[in-house]
Parts: sequence; C-alpha cells; structure tokens
Amino acid sequence: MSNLSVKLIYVRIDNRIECIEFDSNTSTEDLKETFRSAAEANPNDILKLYNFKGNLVSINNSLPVNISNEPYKLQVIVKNIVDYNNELRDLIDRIEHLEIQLNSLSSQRVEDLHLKVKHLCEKLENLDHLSFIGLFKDTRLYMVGNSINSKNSKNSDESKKQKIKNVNEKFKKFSMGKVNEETRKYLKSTSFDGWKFEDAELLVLLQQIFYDLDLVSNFSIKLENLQSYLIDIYSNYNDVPYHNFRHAFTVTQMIYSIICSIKLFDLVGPLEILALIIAGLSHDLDHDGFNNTFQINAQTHLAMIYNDNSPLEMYHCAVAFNILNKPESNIISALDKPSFKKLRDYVVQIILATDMASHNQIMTDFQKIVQEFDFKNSTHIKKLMIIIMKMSDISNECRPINVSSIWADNLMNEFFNQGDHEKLNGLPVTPMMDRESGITKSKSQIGFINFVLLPLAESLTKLFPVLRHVLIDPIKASLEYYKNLEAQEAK
Ligand SMILES: Nc1nc2c(ncn2[C@@H]2O[C@H](COP(=O)(O)O)[C@@H](O)[C@H]2O)c(=O)[nH]1
Ligand SMILES: [Zn+2]
Repeated sequence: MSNLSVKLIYVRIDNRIECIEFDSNTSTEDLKETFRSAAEANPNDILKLYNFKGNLVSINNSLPVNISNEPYKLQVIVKNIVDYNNELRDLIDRIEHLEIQLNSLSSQRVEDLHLKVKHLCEKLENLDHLSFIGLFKDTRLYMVGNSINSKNSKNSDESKKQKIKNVNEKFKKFSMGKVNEETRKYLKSTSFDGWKFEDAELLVLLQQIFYDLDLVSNFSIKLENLQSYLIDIYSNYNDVPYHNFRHAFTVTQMIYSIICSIKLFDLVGPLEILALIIAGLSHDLDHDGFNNTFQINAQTHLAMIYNDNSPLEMYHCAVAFNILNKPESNIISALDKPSFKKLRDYVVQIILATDMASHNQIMTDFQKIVQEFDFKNSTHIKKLMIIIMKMSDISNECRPINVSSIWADNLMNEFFNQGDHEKLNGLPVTPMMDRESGITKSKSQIGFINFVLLPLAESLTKLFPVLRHVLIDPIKASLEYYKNLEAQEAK
C-alpha cells in the first residue's frame, strides 16, 4: 500500500475516540467490518455514522478524512430488540390466553404482569433506533413529498386492520357489562391513569362519558352509531409514539374532568359540551408524528393542500367531519341545520386553536376577558371552550408523575424521530428535536411547564378557582420533580 493513498479518520464511539486506517482499495464491506470491530458490534447490528455537522453519512472508502478534534460519531443499533419484541408479543398472547382460561380478569397477579409486559412492549416500540429503521411504525408521510395516503407496507396495514377488528370485538363485548360507580367517579378525576386500561376499555370509558354528560339523551344518539363513531375515531389514529389514540383519549378525559370540576354543564348548553368532546376526540386525527414545521419545510402533501396554514389541524378537522359524515357513525344526525352549523364552527375553531403557533395570541385574548367574563357572551364562551381544549391538550403534567412521565418519554421519542428525519432529508433541525443537542427530558419539561403550561392553568384558574387544587398543585409537584431530576443529572 502506498503511503499516499492511506486515509486516517477519527471516530467517536460512546466516549472514546478510535482511529481507523484504510485506503482507496478497501472495499465498503471490509471498511464496514473495521467499523463494526471498532464498535465491538454484532454482525446483525446496524451502524449509523454521523459527520461532525451531525449529518448521517454512508460508510465507504471515499469518506473524507478528518482531525481528531472533529471526529465522526458512530452509533450502534442493537438488532436483538426485534427478537425481544417478538418474545414480548408471544408473552402477551400467552397471558391473554391465560386470562381467558381463568375466565376472570380479577387475578391481580395476571393483571399486573400483563400491564408490565404491555408497558415494556410500548417502550421498546418507541426506542429511537427502532424509529430509524421503521420496524414498528406506519411510516406514511415520513418520506418527504409523499402523499398522505401512501403507506409503506401492506403487512402493517393488514396487522392494523386485524388490531382494529380485535379491539372492536372486545369493545362490543365489554360494553355489554356496566362500568361500575367507582370507575365512573375515577373517570372524572384529573389524576386518572389511562395506562391501566387497554384500548377496548378506553372506548367503553369514552362511551360512558357520552352517557354521563347526557349527550346520548340530549342528542338522541343511537348506541350503534356511537360505537361505530368511537371505532372510527380509534381507527383513524396512527401507531406513533405520542399523537396516537391514547393521547386523544387522555385529552378528552381531561376535558371531561374539567367540565365536571367546574360544572360547565350548568353554565353552557349541551351543544357546547358536545362540541368540546368531539373536538377532544378528533383534534389530532391521523397525525403522522411530524409537526407543522416539518410538514411545511418538507413540503408534504398536507402543507401543499393547506397552503402552509396549520396543515395538521386543518387536516384533523377534515378527518373529523369525514367520520361524522358517515351515516353509521353520524352521532349528530339529530341536529337541525343552525345547530349543525354552530357545532361545526365550534369544533373547527377549537381544533385549529390547538396549533401551538397561535398559543400566545389565544392567551392574550383570554387574559383580556377573564376579569369581566360574561357567560351570556357567546364570544367569551367560545374563547373559554378553546382554553379548556388547549389546557387539556397539554395537561399531561397535571397527572401523577408515573402517568405523565411515560407521556414525556413518548413525546421526546416522537420529537427525536422527527429530528432524525430532518437530518436525513437535509431540513433545518429544531434543537428540541435533535437527539444530539443535549436536550433532556427534565430540561424540556421544566421549560414547558414554566413558560406554557403553568401560565395557561393560572389563567383558567382565575375564572374557576376550584381548579387550583386539581391543576396547579399537581403541575407544581411535577415541576419540583423535574427540578430535582435535573439537579441529579448535573451531578
Ligand atoms: N415539551 C413539552 N411539550 C409539550 C408537552 N405537552 C404538549 N406539548 C407540546 O404542545 C403540543 C400540543 O399540541 P398537539 O395538538 O400537537 O398535541 C405538542 O405537540 C407539543 O409540542 C409536554 O409535556 N412537554
Ligand atoms: Zn394533541
């Protein structure tokens, strides 16, 4: 080998720097093997190489040389996670089988085990390296410029259909029983833990909310239409880490909890209550896990059809009314034309207001009216409905830390997944979404609580002091938790 053709490159693997030597005759396979040995990686592991600017680069003999102060970064994606996941799925199947055999859900040990496995499985599915190789996610729209309807895998479509079918069957079966008083009461609480329930159970609880708010009687909703509507809502959320059906459930449950805490049904009419519940359920329909900034920068189909104006929220509204348009899922068929128009206006305005780009304006508007709030003023009422929706949308940190912490992890996973795709597509990377920017969960939550969540909760509490105990106190507890965590991380 002539010395002139020898290349030396420096690579950071975890916290150590390795120097790799190769030449222009070294094949890509051999070079990858050298990287693999340097990283002590297994043959099936995936290697990701980033240059000093943080861009992903391919490993081949034309890699530019660098200096030791500006090393490449090598990341190893452990493959065995797939096997773990299969094992976990098997385990879930076996536990479900066992449950059927026991013919009772009351065995606490089986239930606990089932929950633990489910949570672990969810965590594994959301690991960032899985998001990169796209093993578990429906990656539609992930490719820049793709149409919203293009899906990457027939198999994932089939398994989604099967999952919906199973959940639908269980939902109908569970619906034959009654939700007990204790659960109905718990459902009204802001400390409700949705992670304890499976999807079909969440649907039963949503159905219960429609009954307990008298929406079924006030709007003559047929049970079969309500069930078909709820299943359509369920089916139109994607398996993304954060903006999924559970998020829609959690937000709707918080809306319900606030309605009950402030007895909103005594202050506004049933149409306003119905609009809030429909908006909560629909506000992130068919979210693909990428925010508006990504949609606009990547010039996705959504950004194109909505001209960069709140593309996601516009689309969620469109999907919401598409579902309501289906005769079998139309839960608002009893409304006359003026009432339909009013409900539609409420739902659209409430969903559009969840675009965080409008947050400051909405806060300013509400703070102006809060001192002289008039429950007979329709503009005031609409602004209040918007604030209740926004409060519920970002309210994870109002819940106990064991509940909210999973949400914060899921949100960070979704953010980092977006950051990875931004890098891969040469788009501007939002620092908060860059896994290499040093942002931590504690930092992210402290900032969000101080600058967004707490001011919003304080505004709503000014109008309804009863909320101090159920919103402000737990938010402050979460803030303390994250401050302690940050202090520990700094040590
Ligand atoms: N850093 C955090 N950001 C949060 C949290 N909860 C919500 N959010 C942000 O707000 C929007 C809400 O709108 P959505 O309709 O998209 O759900 C969400 O996308 C996040 O950007 C939080 O706890 N921490
Ligand atoms: Zn949301």
